[in-house]
Amino acid sequence: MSILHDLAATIEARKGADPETSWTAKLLAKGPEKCAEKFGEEAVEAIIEAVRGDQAKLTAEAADVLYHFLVMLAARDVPLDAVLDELARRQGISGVAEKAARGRD
Ligand SMILES: N=c1c2ncn([C@@H]3O[C@H](COP(=O)(O)OP(=O)(O)OP(=O)(O)O)[C@@H](O)[C@H]3O)c2ncn1[C@@H]1O[C@H](COP(=O)(O)O)[C@@H](O)[C@H]1O
Repeated sequence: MSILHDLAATIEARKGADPETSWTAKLLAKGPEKCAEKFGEEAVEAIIEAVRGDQAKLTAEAADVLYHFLVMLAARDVPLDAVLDELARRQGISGVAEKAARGRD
């Protein structure tokens, strides 16, 4: 299992855990909208570091993004493997060709 799978399993196990002792449980207890909002905040923080060009800070923010991404998925019961399957389905399909097939520029 990858670290992402391990983390997704930990997050899943936190559903119903004590919000006093688990940040994940605390976040999940606030509902999927809050989880999505938190993901957005972390994404913006990563964007800021990407624009600044600080690699160490971008690395840390990217880890926050991935964690909060997995929490957001868990809050809506979307398995990580469903996302990975979608990526696998797209493998070998050029993004340029895919966009052209949708008729957009
Ligand atoms: N990867 C993470 C992880 N990344 C970030 N965070 C937490 O996410 C929180 C959000 O960061 P912020 O800077 O926004 O924190 P904040 O300023 O206190 O948040 P606000 O209340 O101000 O919105 C922090 O409290 C971080 O500790 C994480 N919390 C947990 N994990 C993983 O999840 C596992 C389970 O954690 P618990 O659910 O806490 O047991 C851990 O073992 C880790 O592997």
